[in-house]
Amino acid sequence: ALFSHATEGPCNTPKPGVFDLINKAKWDAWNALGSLPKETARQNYVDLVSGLSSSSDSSSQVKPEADRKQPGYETLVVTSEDSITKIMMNRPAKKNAMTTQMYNEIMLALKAASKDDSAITVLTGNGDYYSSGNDLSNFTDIPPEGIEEKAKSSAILLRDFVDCFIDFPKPLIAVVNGPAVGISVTILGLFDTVYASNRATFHTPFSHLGQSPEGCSSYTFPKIMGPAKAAEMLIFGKKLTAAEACAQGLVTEVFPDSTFQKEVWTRLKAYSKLPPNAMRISKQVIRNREKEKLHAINAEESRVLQERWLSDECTNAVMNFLTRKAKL
Ligand SMILES: CCCCCC/C=C/C(=O)SCCNC(=O)CCNC(=O)[C@H](O)C(C)(C)COP(=O)(O)OP(=O)(O)OC[C@H]1O[C@@H](n2cnc3c(N)ncnc32)[C@H](O)[C@@H]1OP(=O)(O)O
Repeated sequence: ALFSHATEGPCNTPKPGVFDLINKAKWDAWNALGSLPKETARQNYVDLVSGLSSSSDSSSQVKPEADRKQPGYETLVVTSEDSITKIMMNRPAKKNAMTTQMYNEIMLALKAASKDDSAITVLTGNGDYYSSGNDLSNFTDIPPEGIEEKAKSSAILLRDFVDCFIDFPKPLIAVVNGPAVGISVTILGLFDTVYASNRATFHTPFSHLGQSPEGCSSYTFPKIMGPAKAAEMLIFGKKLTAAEACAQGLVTEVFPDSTFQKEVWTRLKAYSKLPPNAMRISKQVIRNREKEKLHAINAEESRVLQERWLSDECTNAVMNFLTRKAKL
């Protein structure tokens, strides 16, 4: 309005029709300036635009991530911005290996995100890895009741952890910034979208570790990629490149690592502006009929793993890693 008034003087064009909403709003604003002198309109316009540019230049308006970080997490950085809650695994020196504390904190963060006012939720990793999976030193923390008790409590933790992903009500997106191993791969079948850097790899070396599949992957992987390809991953531990994982349907889209963060977050910010209730309800329609089955599969996989953790095959594999004799 001020620009039109400064250049053309008081409003002098016919009023646009009632359905021409944008031009009508512009016309109303211009007309409201009445017979304001052109020079005053020019000065007001300059003042307004200068004010806009100085406020957008001021970096003090943008809170640094440290200030936006939600308190109470030691193994994660959790932030909420642009209707997106981002849960970032934050043990980069340990390749984001998942400790008992991290499993518990991810469950807490998911429960909070399911109730906050964000539209979508993202899980990602800090540093060069997405996650190297279960922290194998979890197995060294044996309680006085013995190893059976440890296997039992681990199976309960695993089951609760995977249940949180099965039940998560909003769109859940994995931003796989680098290699992913073990449980960080298997739960991807419970996400709605998986974006991967072309540096990411997908590795489920359960037989090498004397273990068996979890995260409902014994059901979701054959469904996603067919039984033959799923067996190569889950039984023989074949490591997939991001391109292979995308071709087999586990990954939604692969991006060059150099532009990964920029491209993915631009896309996610656009998605987060979609009507949140419609997205939640669409997810329910897509996922709900499978929920009961997934809970039963999770319970069964956890029960089988509880036994595996007590096997010599598993004990030897974990000892070999912890004594630096073996790596994947
Ligand atoms: C409640 C329990 C639920 C359990 C659910 C069942 C889950 C199953 C799985 O997730 S199976 C997968 C388990 N993961 C692994 O076997 C990976 C083991 N790690 C490796 O083989 C390698 O570290 C690597 C290939 C991931 C990376 O190799 P490299 O690039 O050479 O780095 P480093 O080995 O030097 O790693 C740096 C630092 O991190 C420690 N670390 C990495 N991953 C793990 C891990 N999974 N558990 C424990 N520690 C890990 C590594 O030891 C190094 O530590 P250091 O600097 O030496 O102190």
